[in-house]
Amino acid sequence: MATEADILKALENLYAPGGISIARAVSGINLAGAKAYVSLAGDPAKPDGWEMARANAEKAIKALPGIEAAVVTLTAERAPGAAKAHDHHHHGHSHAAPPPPQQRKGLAPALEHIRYIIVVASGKGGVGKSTTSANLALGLAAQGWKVGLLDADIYGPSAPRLFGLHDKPKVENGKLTPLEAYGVKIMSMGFLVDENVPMVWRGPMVAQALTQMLGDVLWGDLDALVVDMPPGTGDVQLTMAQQTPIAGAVIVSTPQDLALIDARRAVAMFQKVEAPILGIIENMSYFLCPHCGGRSEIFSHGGARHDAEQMGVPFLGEAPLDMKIRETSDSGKPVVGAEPDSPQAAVYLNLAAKVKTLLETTKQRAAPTIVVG
Ligand SMILES: Nc1ncnc2c1ncn2[C@@H]1O[C@H](COP(=O)(O)OP(=O)(O)OP(=O)(O)O)[C@@H](O)[C@H]1O
Repeated sequence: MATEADILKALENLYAPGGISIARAVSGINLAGAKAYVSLAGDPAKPDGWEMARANAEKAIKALPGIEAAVVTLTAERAPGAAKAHDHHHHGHSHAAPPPPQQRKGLAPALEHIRYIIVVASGKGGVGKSTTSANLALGLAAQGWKVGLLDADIYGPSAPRLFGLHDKPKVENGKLTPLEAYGVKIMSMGFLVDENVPMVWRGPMVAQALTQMLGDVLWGDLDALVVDMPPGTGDVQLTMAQQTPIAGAVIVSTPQDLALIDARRAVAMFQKVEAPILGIIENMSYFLCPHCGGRSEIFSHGGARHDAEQMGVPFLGEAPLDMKIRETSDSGKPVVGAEPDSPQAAVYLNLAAKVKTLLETTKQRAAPTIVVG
């Protein structure tokens, strides 16, 4: 069985742009039985050369005894020594063909025992999508559901921060065992790659890595898997939306106009892949004063509700801009888990109850591609 050292050795005599050994550019290795997940710190200014290095590394790792599959991804950090050495002028093709439309059947085994896959998306970053996903997952668990949370936000995985989890997932029969917090099973790209390396992965690779994440994780029986999607509505998100048998999508938006325009794009994206949209949550909707408990409408309030109505999408509710929500999220103890009796937790518990009811009452939507005769 190949070890981390074997992988490094296999990469030693392969060269990346700048003439450095690919082994020196490795920023993370995770061996899951016969599967190897390796990240390389590449120079984003030389995408073609690094794509070639990535593909070569993948081939070399796959050839190792005991390795059945290798996923090598690029992160955007400049590799050590890359600036000094001269370029080898590789002419690689970075235009990898888009991943084939994934058949649900192909993906199903790991996902078969999951009743509902809920994706949480936003049109842009920083709107509180991860905080909402985490508290929604905890809220569903609080109602007796078995819940998993997949942090697919590869650009900035937040599950390690949100749940204070920094262990590497264990491997069982070549599959990754999710970590756990407050009874929720959690898997994150952040558990597999070094947290300090910025992860600007390129489209096709991200899609591939996500497919593996969905397929190679031992979720077990779940009532719901909450997928914290990467922010935005580009190709990666579209691929993800296409590849995941979505029972329902939740769109998170802030009240500002700009975010709402982005939210429209997110709605349009799910409509394009015919995934049912459960509704929009307006985050940081109003300010809850930590001193007096008073409520202030900072932004013109109600934008998301109005826009949701216009788009013909349900409005699920709103969460306040609140100190406790931020502090608990940023200290690894999301409010629904840490302070389930607080009014802040109640907000998410209500949202989760709504999501649960919507899923249960729209059962036929759970498998949107299956045509019922
Ligand atoms: N309702 C809220 N009240 C106060 N702070 C919040 C709220 N929601 C999120 N935050 C804070 O805002 C920041 C961004 O939130 P979060 O990471 O959940 O957003 P995101 O949309 O997932 O961001 P990114 O796209 O960058 O991953 C965090 O510091 C979080 O604690």
